[in-house]
Amino acid sequence: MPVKIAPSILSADFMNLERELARIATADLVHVDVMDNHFVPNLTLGLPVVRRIVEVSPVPVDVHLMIEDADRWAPEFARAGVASVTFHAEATQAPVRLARELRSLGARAGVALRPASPVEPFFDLLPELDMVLVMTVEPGFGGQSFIEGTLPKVRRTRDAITAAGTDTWLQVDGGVSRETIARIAQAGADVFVAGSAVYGADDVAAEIAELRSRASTIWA
Ligand SMILES: O=C(CO)[C@H](O)[C@H](O)COP(=O)(O)O
Ligand SMILES: [Fe+2]
Repeated sequence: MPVKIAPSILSADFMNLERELARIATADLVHVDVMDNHFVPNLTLGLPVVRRIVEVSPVPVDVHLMIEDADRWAPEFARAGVASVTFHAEATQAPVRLARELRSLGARAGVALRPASPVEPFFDLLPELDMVLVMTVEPGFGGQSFIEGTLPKVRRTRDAITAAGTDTWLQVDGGVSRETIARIAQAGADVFVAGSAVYGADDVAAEIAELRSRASTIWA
């Protein structure tokens, strides 16, 4: 089954991260948003915290870098032992060189695109990528509403992955909820980041199961 649910700890209680990670043990990945207050107008956490998250997380760690100079910093996150490192296309000079470096360090390599950034330049490069992240809100904050106009880009990306025949995951991030997830799965996404929907729920495990079920119905 291709569907993966990746709760974002951006909406977790940062004072109790170990407990918050334990609450999402039934998820497929934990999504960690790294922001530098330059690439986006928000500041979250960095390498020392990510290293500890890798040590205590019950599920593989999926890092989403919203930082400038990804070429300098992304490999450090791979060295920290995360499962995947996703850098923004807008923040790298050399996406293929960076993706190859991340893979050589044992991480999956992902490229992320702001809502207004075109995905087409990456279609011929899919064999170099383990994941494409189509942002469905402007990066920087959790709890924003889903941008419907990003769905055609998700569909075009799925079609390109199918045509290329690669095992590239297609992640969406921003405004994923019970209300939106089926439409997003219909457009071809297979990895779903959800921050406020998961951590804002009374029963976190039930919410993860519900999101997975709604997306899986489409993929079945
Ligand atoms: O990268 C992000 C914001 O830039 C977060 O991963 C994303 O916003 C998750 O939050 P929510 O599910 O509440 O929209
Ligand atoms: Fe994210």
